Amino acid sequence: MPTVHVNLGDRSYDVICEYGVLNQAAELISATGLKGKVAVISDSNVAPHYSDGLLANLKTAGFDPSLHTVPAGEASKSMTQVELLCREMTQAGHDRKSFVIALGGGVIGDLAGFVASIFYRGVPFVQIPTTIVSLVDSSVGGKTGVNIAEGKNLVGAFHQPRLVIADPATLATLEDREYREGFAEVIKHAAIRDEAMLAEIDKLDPADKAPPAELIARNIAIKARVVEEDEQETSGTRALLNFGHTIGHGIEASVPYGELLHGEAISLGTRAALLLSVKHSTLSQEDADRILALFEKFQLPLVLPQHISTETVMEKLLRDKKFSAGAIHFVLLDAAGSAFVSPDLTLDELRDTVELLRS
Ligand SMILES: NC(=O)c1ccc[n+]([C@@H]2O[C@H](COP(=O)([O-])OP(=O)(O)OC[C@H]3O[C@@H](n4cnc5c(N)ncnc54)[C@H](O)[C@@H]3O)[C@@H](O)[C@H]2O)c1
Ligand SMILES: O=C(O)C(=O)C[C@@H](O)[C@H](O)[C@H](O)COP(=O)(O)O
Ligand SMILES: [Zn+2]
Repeated sequence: MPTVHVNLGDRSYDVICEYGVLNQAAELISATGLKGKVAVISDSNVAPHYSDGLLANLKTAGFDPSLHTVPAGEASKSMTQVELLCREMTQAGHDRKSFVIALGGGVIGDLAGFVASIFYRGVPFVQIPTTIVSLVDSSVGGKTGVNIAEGKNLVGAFHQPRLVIADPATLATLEDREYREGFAEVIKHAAIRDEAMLAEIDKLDPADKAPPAELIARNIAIKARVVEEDEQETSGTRALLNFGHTIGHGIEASVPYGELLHGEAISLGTRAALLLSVKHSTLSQEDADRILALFEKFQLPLVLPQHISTETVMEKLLRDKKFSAGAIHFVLLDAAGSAFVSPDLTLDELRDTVELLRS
């Protein structure tokens, strides 16, 4: 089966990426050694499509599953939902021998992964991603967590999944906007590590929700290799996956969670990072334009909505985890396919760049 292996010593796991693989979920999970009681965490959009089939499959294979559904959307990535889920799971009889399955997009993966990291001081979990963002990005790498009013992902834990079952067939039921937003992360991976992949992304049809599994798997592998180099973002390599995210997260947290989808905010943040890369590094205007054209192809926003104030974005982005001891670490491109962390930008330069996003 087409597999991306994530090599992290005793926390290693496989990402199995193939059309239809969801139907073999129970068999694949059994093969990891997981058994018994399992809490399947999903959301109100995803569960109606996929939970019946998954639960039946799990029961047939001898698992004892319970389903826990939260309202769809970014607002559910909250401490309130963490507590509600932990209470529901306890009431359903789960304990430290249980495990968790995250069935959904990045919101569910981050939320359920965080619940798994703390429930009974930590239980294993399996990711079953159902959006582009979660297939290529959030299901891999073990960053789990929730948002608080002060900023994105500010409460969380590193907790690697035991297995990722990545079935691109699930994309068929996504709404158009939710399908397209995910390409912000697909483009990001190519922009930081694989220049040649930009041309392949350009060949995709944004209206056809059946991208080649092989391209998805190669995009996943970009993330896997970065995570292998720097699992907990300590050496700086993993920070490269944050390309477009410093200003992007600032923008996402400046409006009620969910008003802008993650990929939409990252599209705006990437335009800012490209402007800064041309000005402060060696990225050519031609390459910046080539990357921006991909965001346009997927109809992702590149102009900051007027009701979002620059000062609010600045206030939120100051909470970015890449800022330490007052120093700004900002991811730039020096060429298409090559990123680095710059320690040289000032807050005024970031503020001016947010302003440039207004037209
Ligand atoms: N942990 C990480 O490394 C990482 C990486 C990237 C993004 N993220 C996080 O992921 C989140 C965004 O994830 P997302 O873009 O997948 O959003 P999401 O999980 O909210 O999904 C988007 C929408 O699509 C619906 N949906 C999901 N799958 C569906 C399907 N197959 N059919 C029909 N509807 C479906 C959801 O209910 C939701 O309404 C953000 O919170 C972001 O911070 C985390
Ligand atoms: O996995 C990573 O590392 C990333 O940076 C991937 C990002 O796409 C993702 O949005 C992540 O959640 C951001 O992490 P954060 O630590 O900046 O909150
Ligand atoms: Zn992201």
